Amino acid sequence: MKILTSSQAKLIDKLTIEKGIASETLMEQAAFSVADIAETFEPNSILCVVGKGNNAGDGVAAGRILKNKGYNVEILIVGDPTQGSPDFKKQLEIAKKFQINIYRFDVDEINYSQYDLIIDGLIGIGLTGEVKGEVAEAITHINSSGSKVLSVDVPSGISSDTGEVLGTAVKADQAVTFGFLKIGHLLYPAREYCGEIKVAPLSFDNSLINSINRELILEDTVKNLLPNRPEDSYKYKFGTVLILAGSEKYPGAPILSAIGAQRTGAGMVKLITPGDSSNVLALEPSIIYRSLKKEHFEEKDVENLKEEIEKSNVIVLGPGITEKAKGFVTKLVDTYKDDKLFVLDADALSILKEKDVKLNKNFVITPHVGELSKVYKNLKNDVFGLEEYAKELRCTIVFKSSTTLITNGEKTYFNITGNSSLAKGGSGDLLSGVIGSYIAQGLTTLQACIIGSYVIYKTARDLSLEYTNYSLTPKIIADNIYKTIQQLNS
Ligand SMILES: NC(=O)C1=CN([C@@H]2O[C@H](COP(=O)(O)OP(=O)(O)OC[C@H]3O[C@@H](n4cnc5c(N)ncnc54)[C@H](OP(=O)(O)O)[C@@H]3O)[C@@H](O)[C@H]2O)[C@@H](O)CC1
Ligand SMILES: Nc1ncnc2c1ncn2[C@@H]1O[C@H](COP(=O)(O)OP(=O)(O)O)[C@@H](O)[C@H]1O
Ligand SMILES: [K+]
Repeated sequence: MKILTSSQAKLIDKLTIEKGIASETLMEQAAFSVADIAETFEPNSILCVVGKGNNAGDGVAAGRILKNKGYNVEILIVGDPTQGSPDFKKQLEIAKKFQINIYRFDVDEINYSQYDLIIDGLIGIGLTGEVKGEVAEAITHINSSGSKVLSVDVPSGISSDTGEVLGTAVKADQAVTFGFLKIGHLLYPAREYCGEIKVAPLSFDNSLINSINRELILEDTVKNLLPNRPEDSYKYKFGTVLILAGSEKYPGAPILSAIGAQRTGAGMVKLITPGDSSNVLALEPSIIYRSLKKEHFEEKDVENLKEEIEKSNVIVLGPGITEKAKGFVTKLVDTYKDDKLFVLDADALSILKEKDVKLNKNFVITPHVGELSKVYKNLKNDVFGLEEYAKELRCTIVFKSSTTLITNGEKTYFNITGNSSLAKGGSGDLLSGVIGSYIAQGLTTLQACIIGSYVIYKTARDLSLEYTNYSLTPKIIADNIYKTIQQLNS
């Protein structure tokens, strides 16, 4: 499922209209979908609260369709309708002929609570700047009405490019958007304001769609990424993952990375750690384990580990290493950056602060929001900034959050499969091992991040039905990864 910016959505609108599909036709289609979904609320009375742009045009047209079907519908206009868009004004003239009561926010007193359903057609993708004045007041009334709310396109007040609330925003039970998702539907806080999101088809011109470089990860995106596993094969065909992780302080993190790599198909998983993570062998004896028996990795260990490093295909570096391993990370990356594939997580990300070290396409970095803020800046709602950063680093970034963004600067994937069961220490450690495993099995770094994140998040989502988001742990997720792989393999 492709994801658009507001300007891409407007361009697709424009191209469609230029090819001869009238804007009225598109608006009628949009309104029909809004009306269809409105009916699922089984309302007796409906209030369409509209502004004066085309989002309002959709809202008025949907109101008229519902009125014509026999529902009790009224319209409230916020703003001066004489200043409205041509399509909105046209819809208003039509609505009048269907004997709908039309109120004005600045003139009429409205009891918002008397309606079962409010259709929010105040502002859609045309939002510019913070919502203030009458529109802000109307939003407050909608939110305190206690009525069900269906937003047209995006909840009014939500930026469709960043998912931020600009001033104030409508809290919807459902949002119906047209043709494609917008970035704003998929990021927090907007995800909480949208409620359930429906995508209704419109007769859009699809000729641009292949050039749209943002996409939502769904099962279909991932299914054909499962690496081939020919019967006539042997372990080295599926790659060697070397996990350089842990410290005396954090012996658990490397265990989760190693198990993640082992349970997703890597041919060989080697874990080398400074501390004592020997419990890994009780959990999974097939992992090759060695302890350096010290507090943390040191720069000289790069030389000591030469043989293991050179025999590996991909190195997962960082989980639990602590900041004290900085010299080791810098030396390792500097020495092998052109010859080995890397997944850099946790404290290995401190490398990003080093001006002299340049990453390249061999690298995946997996920062969470806090880690990226520490080494670069806060990009939580800035997809464009993240894409620029990936281009600058020339690597693939897995930006871990409640919505995880994966980008190499050219293509960006949104992962909304996870849930708050993952908001626990160790989930990221597990993920880094899984990504390493898929790289070892021959996927591109971008592909490995897409399937790796999906496999962990989907397993977590499914399991949390039984375990709850409170009690599910990364280890239980690791033990059940096979269930998601089974689904992908069927
Ligand atoms: N072809 C079609 O007809 C199709 C149309 N579609 C629909 O059109 C929608 C886009 O319509 P659009 O471009 O007219 O913009 P829209 O979202 O109505 O916003 C503009 C209005 O908002 C106002 N406004 C803006 N910022 C504000 C603020 N901060 N605070 C207060 N007010 C603010 C702005 O006021 P102004 O700044 O002009 O005074 C203006 O009145 C799209 O979301 C979808 O629903 C689709 O169904 C596809 C087919
Ligand atoms: N509320 C949430 N919804 C969905 N996914 C989440 C949520 N909170 C955390 N996650 C995911 O869980 C993982 C946590 O990673 P991280 O914080 O690095 O853990 P750790 O370093 O302790 O192993 C990330 O992949 C993140 O995207
Ligand atoms: K809206």
